[in-house]
Amino acid sequence: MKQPFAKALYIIKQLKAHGHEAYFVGGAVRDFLLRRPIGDVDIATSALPEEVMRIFPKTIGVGVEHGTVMVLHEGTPYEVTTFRTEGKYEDYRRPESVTFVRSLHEDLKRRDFTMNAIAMNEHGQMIDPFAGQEAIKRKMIQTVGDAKARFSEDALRMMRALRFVSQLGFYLSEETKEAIQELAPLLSHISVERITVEFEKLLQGAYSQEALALLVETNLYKYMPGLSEKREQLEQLASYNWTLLTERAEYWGLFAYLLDVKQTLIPFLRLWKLPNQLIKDVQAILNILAEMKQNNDWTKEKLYRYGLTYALSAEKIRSLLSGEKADSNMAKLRQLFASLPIKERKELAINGNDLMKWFNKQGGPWVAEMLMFVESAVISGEIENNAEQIRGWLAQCNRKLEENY
Ligand SMILES: Nc1ccn([C@@H]2O[C@H](COP(=O)(O)OP(=O)(O)OP(=O)(O)O)[C@@H](O)[C@H]2O)c(=O)n1
Ligand SMILES: [Mg+2]
Repeated sequence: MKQPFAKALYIIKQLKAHGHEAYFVGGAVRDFLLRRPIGDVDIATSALPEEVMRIFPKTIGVGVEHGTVMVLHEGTPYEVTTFRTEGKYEDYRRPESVTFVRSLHEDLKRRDFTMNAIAMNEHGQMIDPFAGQEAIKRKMIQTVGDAKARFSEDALRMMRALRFVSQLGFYLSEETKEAIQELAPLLSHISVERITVEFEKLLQGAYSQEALALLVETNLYKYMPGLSEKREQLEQLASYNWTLLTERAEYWGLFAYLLDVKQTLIPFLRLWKLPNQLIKDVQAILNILAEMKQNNDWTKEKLYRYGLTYALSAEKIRSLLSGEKADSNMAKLRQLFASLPIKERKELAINGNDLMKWFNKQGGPWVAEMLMFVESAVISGEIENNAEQIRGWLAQCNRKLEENY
């Protein structure tokens, strides 16, 4: 058996040795069948959480109420979850309590999509009662059983469906799509945090253009943070090649830019409960984009002030918006940055203390102003980054100033 399953096989074998059933399940089996990189390996078992905790020496009861125990094996954590049905659903969210069941089939039946309801045993054989492998071959996202029932159980599954479209390049089955169109309003019962996680994965997928179009077509957008009035802008999103982007701040930057939320950028990003640092990064990138609308020539001074990281992100987005080649524009920017005599303030040969000493004056706003002045001269190449030369140059500037008075 291939990695990462080979390593996790020990857990299945231990559970079986103790008389329980155990299988690989979920996204790892799906991605294995798709020959995609495999993420976390999850295991489903007939053993109850207490039983799992008794068998393995290193466990954490992360979600015992939901039947999940984290088992640590050779440094890797595995989620081992007892076969369950999700019991009663309230509020269209995942349930507070679950009911444990003794059969794998019952467990697979409560899962969201047929491609996610395949189990693999310790010999690599597939247990696939809902024809998930066939769905994978046909690139179809199809709920297990009644679509409306699955989405009513957990409305986030509608976002997951579109996220899988984006990641896998699959299609929604007719029934699945119609159920989303009908039940989209249920998404308002789901916490923003969970929506944001799925939406970020959607933006980052290789087929995000298709998924973004579906967001509008299914009406899901109406129940997502700050989007209900943005239909027209959202329709534009699908026409850009998002796959050029790599950083979170770039995805959110392009998203906010195209949605035209400049005036209310911070409240908009806060609606999605994004971390403060990310919000700052997006703001910095959008400020550069706004400035480049007036003047899109890069100067050494501008590049130094913005910093290479933000400048590259903004340039990438600008190129993508204007249909220019991002790679060559970014390479030019990197070259320009390499030619800067100093890359940041701390590389300047002098600091505020030097200025106070030389001019025999106490600190104040003048220090920061003069440092900026010196920095600009160093960056433009007017003077060398050398303390004595800077001192001489400043004295000369001072004399000129005095002569002019
Ligand atoms: N709302 C949900 C979330 C998960 N699942 C089931 O739990 C499995 C594991 O969930 P999760 O790790 O969240 O998703 P994956 O499908 O594994 O996707 P990823 O590769 O992104 O982890 C899924 O495959 C699916 O069988 C579900 O039925 N309904
Ligand atoms: Mg997973």
